[in-house]
Amino acid sequence: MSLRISLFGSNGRMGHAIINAAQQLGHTIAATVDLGDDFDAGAKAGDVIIDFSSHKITGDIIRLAAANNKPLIIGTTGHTDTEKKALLVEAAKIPCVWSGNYSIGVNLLFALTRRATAVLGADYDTEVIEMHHRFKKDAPSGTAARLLEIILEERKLAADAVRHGREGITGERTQSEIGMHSLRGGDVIGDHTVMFAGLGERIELTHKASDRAIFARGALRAAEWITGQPNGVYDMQRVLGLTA
Ligand SMILES: NC(=O)C1=CN([C@@H]2O[C@H](COP(=O)(O)OP(=O)(O)OC[C@H]3O[C@@H](n4cnc5c(N)ncnc54)[C@H](OP(=O)(O)O)[C@@H]3O)[C@@H](O)[C@H]2O)C=CC1
Ligand SMILES: O=C(O)C1=N[C@H](C(=O)O)C[C@H](O)C1
Repeated sequence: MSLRISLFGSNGRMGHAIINAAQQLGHTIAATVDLGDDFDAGAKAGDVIIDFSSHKITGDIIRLAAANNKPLIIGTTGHTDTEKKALLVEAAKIPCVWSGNYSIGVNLLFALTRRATAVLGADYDTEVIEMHHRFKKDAPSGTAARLLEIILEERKLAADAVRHGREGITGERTQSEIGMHSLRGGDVIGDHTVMFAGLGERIELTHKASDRAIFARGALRAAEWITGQPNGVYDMQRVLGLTA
């Protein structure tokens, strides 16, 4: 299948990766849209919209996709929980794939994290650690945010169980907290670890990205998959057939 793509965020690191991957896979970039460009004309140009730009314009892009009857692939991260909740309501009115990470490896990590959390439970202290390049604007990463959601769901904990870093006289660790640690530096493309520390053993699930092409190829696979799907917001695990 050959797609005509409207690409929001084309000048960025991911924008370049999508342009390269699209060329290799025989897709066409019908429009590139960045700061100062005509969003409406850009959204109209392609069969599908792919967004790797800024959390500030996700709402505008969803509205344009709806107005122009285009399916939408959202890769942008950095929304607050409240923002995302409202955006999901709007995105559900069109065919949309939304994932904080389009790599196959990380989507397997999501599944493994769910299983490990269910098996190990509260006896294993669970901490999420991520590292990204110095240019990344949001923390924790969208991938880490999804890992936390999965852990909270499995452990039946509320969002306030997440403990972002530690400092001072923190007291002993409680069983009901989930640690979250974001490292930034250099050109690291994206590392994520979920650590389960018990008494006498420790299990670490780690994914390390070494090429942004993994995200780009995944987003293009999602763009091929979404064509013809009913309205609704789907995740990458659904695209990959890991969930029904
Ligand atoms: N889901 C996934 O698998 C992945 C998600 N990401 C996410 O994708 C997003 C982009 O990452 P990355 O490419 O590294 O970022 P960059 O900063 O390199 O690129 C951002 C792009 O978005 C454009 N942009 C920024 N603000 C606006 C705006 N207000 N209106 C229009 N265009 C805008 C920039 O245009 P200009 O150059 O003109 O400023 C630039 O082209 C981030 O949220 C990141 O977390 C990244 C990797 C994988
Ligand atoms: O900004 C990035 O670079 C990345 N962002 C995504 C995230 O926030 O999880 C995915 C990937 O880790 C790279």
